[in-house]
Amino acid sequence: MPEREGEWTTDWANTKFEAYYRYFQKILPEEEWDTFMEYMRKTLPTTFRLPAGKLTTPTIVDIIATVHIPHLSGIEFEGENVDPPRILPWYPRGLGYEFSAPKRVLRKLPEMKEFHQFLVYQTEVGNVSRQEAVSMVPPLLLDVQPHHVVLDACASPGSKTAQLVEALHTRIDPTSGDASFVPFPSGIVIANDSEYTRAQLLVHQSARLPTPSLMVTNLDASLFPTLRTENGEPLLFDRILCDVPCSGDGTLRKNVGIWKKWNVGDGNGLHSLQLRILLRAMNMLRPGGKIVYSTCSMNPIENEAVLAAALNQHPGQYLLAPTSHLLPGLIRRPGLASWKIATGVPSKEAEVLTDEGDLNNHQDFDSYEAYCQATDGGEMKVRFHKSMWPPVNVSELGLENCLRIYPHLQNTGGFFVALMHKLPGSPEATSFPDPTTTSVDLPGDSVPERDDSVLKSPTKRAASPPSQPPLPKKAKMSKNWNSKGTNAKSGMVIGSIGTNPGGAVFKEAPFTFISEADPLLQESLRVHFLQIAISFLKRLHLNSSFPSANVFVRHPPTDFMKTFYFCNSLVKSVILHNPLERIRLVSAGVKAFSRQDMGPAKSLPQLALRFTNEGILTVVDFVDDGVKVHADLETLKSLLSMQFPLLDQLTSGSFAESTRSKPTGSYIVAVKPGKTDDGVLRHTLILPLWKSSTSVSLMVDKQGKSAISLQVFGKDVSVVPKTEEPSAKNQIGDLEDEL
Ligand SMILES: C[S@@+](CC[C@H](N)C(=O)[O-])C[C@H]1O[C@@H](n2cnc3c(N)ncnc32)[C@H](O)[C@@H]1O
Repeated sequence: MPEREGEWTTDWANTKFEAYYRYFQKILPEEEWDTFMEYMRKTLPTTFRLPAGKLTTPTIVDIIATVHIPHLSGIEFEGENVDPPRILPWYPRGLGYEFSAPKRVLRKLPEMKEFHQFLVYQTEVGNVSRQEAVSMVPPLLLDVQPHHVVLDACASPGSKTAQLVEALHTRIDPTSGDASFVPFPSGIVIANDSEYTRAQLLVHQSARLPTPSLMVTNLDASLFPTLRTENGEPLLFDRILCDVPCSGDGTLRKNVGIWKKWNVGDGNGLHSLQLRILLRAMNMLRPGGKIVYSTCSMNPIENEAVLAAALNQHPGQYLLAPTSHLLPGLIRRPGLASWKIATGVPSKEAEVLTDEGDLNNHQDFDSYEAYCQATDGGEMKVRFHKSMWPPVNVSELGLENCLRIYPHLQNTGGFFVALMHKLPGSPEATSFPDPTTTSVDLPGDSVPERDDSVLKSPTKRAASPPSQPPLPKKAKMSKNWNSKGTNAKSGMVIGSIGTNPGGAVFKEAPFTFISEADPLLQESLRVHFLQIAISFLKRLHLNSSFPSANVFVRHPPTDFMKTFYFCNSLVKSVILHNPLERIRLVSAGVKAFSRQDMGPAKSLPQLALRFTNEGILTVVDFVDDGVKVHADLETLKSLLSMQFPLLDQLTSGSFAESTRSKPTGSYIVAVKPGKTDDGVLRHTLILPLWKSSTSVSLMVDKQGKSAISLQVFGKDVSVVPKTEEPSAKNQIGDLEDEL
């Protein structure tokens, strides 16, 4: 693959691509084509965004505006001006940025290095998210609010999931428009991906967005089961994002390898799956709800054709919402009102086709019926769907409301986005079959082109039960559990090991709630360990409003319990009312508490729980005042720069005095905004602290400490344990690679 940076090479060309989009589909006015292609071959700027509701955001905005932008302004590299980061004009609240300094500048300019180090650490702790500009658009159009039930149907690697989760944690004041942080939203985001390893990636990413409202599932979105809650009620979604798998030619500026591989068949082959994912989403949406359908492809067969077919499946129930008033400043083009199908059938004049680039010699069938007639009995017939052709009512569907974003419009990647509203009064999801128990037919027609197990003919699917994706052999399971789902130590059978309808074994550790009301407490072993867990929780001094029944462990309670998770009530309800092997739940909630060993022996009385940095904002409002201590900026600096400072070393302010008399255990330290000679803190910091008899320690990892240091003191004052140093360096290397 050619280096992304530098002169364009002949590898960054594809005659089929140009012929298809320029002459066959005519996606752009002819006079724009050369500029479009010029941008397709340019290096993509780096873009990043900040979460609207997060407490750190005003601080980060301020530091970028007052430190980094002035620092990076007016500098030259090899005789050329280097542009400082600039605000994306269309991103709400000015929280999106782009900068386009090439890699070699980044490596050599010290000012750039500093800025990157700042970004790397803030990214690591979730204060900043690097994401392609156009990829930020779909979640913004969904307008997620804290009480919404949200499905991200094809979620991995999770950049849009992060936006959805952030929106769930953000309240916008309707009068002032101010954004504030919601620590414990009542809504949920279900992030789903059909590939097991990619679902695991979502779990990994979720550490950056700790939330009690997230569930990660590993399902084929086109067969997503109807989820149940209390009393067997189906869970209806308020918002669904279908960022479907696609041919990806909108990402050619980044994924230059696609130049060589691109061909017409890619988009045609994905159309059927894309349509089935969208249709399933439409059936799970609450009337009045919204779906965003998006792809990073410019191909109308993957975009307008999918939407047209889906809308015609539900006449009068959905509309493509006008979006021109949304995200002002974002330059976009309307959806296409017509498109053609490259069937690969040669015209009479051409007789044979030698190159897909020669699309003018394809016979142009203006309907599926005409195509079938001409190819009657031929092999080709099975490769295309009626749903690929523009329907007769194409002009009535509002396709002009779709957004087409092309690279040359504002120096981005290419993207397609459509916002669908389900009209109030439309039938509810309960009126539609659950695809995991009933076969669901596609509109029309015949067998799709790709040899893919999820793409089966309607008749075939009716005959065989729908299947979910297989798991890799090494699916995660606690080592105490054997393949029959029985705990080798306790002999208990757990519920979340099972076989899905397609035959793939789903092996995930179960979710066991630490609740005195749990009927499973009848089992004596559980009683013992659950009671220990409950007594651990009591020692944390959580007040009576804390929903302790929502704390769970990822295995039956034993003396090996290490991590305690916490979720909101809706997540809990979904976990309790759906067989886990059916919903293929990989992860849920936030790691709220961790075990802290207080003595050398593994004896239970020596164990305690501590607050985790990930979960602290979720639980802080439920904690008694006795567990909270206050520190000033000097003390914060000492806590960051020493690993286990003795209380006697922390002489600034009243921190040591107020902490000394407290028993050994887990505390929460609040650092109020303030200013010293070398630091300024613009917002209150809430951090977990462990206190032993004579010393204290911030329970924050190296990345977290570095991120706080750079925010408050402008430099990294944190201790660097030898083993961790390379990891921070590697991350800077990773960022350089991305640029
Ligand atoms: C375009 S990517 C999604 C990108 C993601 N939304 C983001 O912004 O980071 C499409 C994803 O869909 C997943 N996928 C493919 N087929 C699927 C299916 N039938 N059901 C659910 N996910 C699927 C792929 O594994 C891939 O991760």
